[in-house]
Amino acid sequence: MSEPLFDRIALVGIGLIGSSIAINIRDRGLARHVAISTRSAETLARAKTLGLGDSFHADPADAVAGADLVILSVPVGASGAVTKQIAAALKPGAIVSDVGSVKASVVEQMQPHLPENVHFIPAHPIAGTEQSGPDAGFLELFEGRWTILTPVPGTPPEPVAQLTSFWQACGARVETMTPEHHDLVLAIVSHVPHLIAYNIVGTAADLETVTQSEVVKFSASGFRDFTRIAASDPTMWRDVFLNNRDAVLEMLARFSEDLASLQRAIRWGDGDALHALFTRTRAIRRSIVEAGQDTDAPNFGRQPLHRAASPGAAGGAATPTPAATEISATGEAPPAE
Ligand SMILES: NC(=O)C1=CN([C@@H]2O[C@H](COP(=O)(O)OP(=O)(O)OC[C@H]3O[C@@H](n4cnc5c(N)ncnc54)[C@H](O)[C@@H]3O)[C@@H](O)[C@H]2O)C=CC1
Ligand SMILES: O=C(O)C(=O)Cc1ccc(O)cc1
Repeated sequence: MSEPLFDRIALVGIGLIGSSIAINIRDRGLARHVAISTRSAETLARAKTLGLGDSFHADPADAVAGADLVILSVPVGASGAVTKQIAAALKPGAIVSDVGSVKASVVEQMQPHLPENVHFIPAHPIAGTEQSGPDAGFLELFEGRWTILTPVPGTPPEPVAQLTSFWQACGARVETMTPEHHDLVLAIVSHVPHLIAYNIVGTAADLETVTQSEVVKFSASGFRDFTRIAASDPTMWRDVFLNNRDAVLEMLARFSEDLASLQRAIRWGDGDALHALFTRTRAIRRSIVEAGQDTDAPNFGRQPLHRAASPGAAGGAATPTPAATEISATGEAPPAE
């Protein structure tokens, strides 16, 4: 086996994402030592039982001491408090990163606590499931998926290259952009869709004329897909919406306008308008499938620790596909309208 990329990696937070990273480090030999810390003693004990690391620490400062790479995998609303706890123990030259689904707020929360002599490179693997906790992790989670890095201005290229190699070794494709652009893109492709799922399942649950057992019994596959997403972790998603407020509100405003025009088309029997939109959206779905980014691919909704071969796994390929290029772009925020 080749030299590990890092000597010591500290993982703070060991739920779905932290445990999937731990399994990747262990199975692919990416570090000599993995130190784990998390808030609850029960989760820490479970991580130990699962063999996710080499040392386990109640105090995150003990886990990060001497680490070359520190990754926070906690709900985004906890990023600032956790960074405050670890800041004094960080090794000079260490790379400090995270996996939060929101980036600008995480930068705002973490940066003020960090010493000047570490490299702060926030990250977001666009890969997950509706499961949470240390038992939910699996090796293939990141395979063929994008990880977005949002290094703070002035970060030297070497640590960015090192973190890029780490994520590529986990099977991910890596792209860099600004935190603000990340938050806009993710608002439309992830955050608003989750909100729509939470909302539609809530609406169905509140109906008086259709019983809950009818909703369960007759749920068509479209509705069932929404219920999967609406089963996602409540704490994590509360934090996403509270910490990406502006971008989510901007996308929701556009969504509401477009929904109103669909409402109008249905009311006035404008079949051409409905057909034209549905034709455009079908083309988008087809380009996602062609790019190998479809949600029916092996990573999505897969049971933990399932190890079937993964078609299209990139194993470090960094060439953007046409559809992915469209959404990831250059890091420039689109012009305000
Ligand atoms: N679940 C998903 O599909 C994805 C999640 N993410 C991001 O990854 C991060 C972690 O999410 P998951 O692993 O899914 O969550 P999870 O709920 O499975 O795990 C969260 C972990 O953080 C710990 N934790 C919670 N509050 C804490 C605090 N105040 N201080 C210290 N530790 C604390 C928990 O004990 C647990 O170990 C979040 O920021 C989320 O936005 C990113 C990509 C996908
Ligand atoms: O389970 C799903 O459908 C997801 O969308 C997973 C997911 C959730 C949150 C992220 O920040 C990235 C990916």
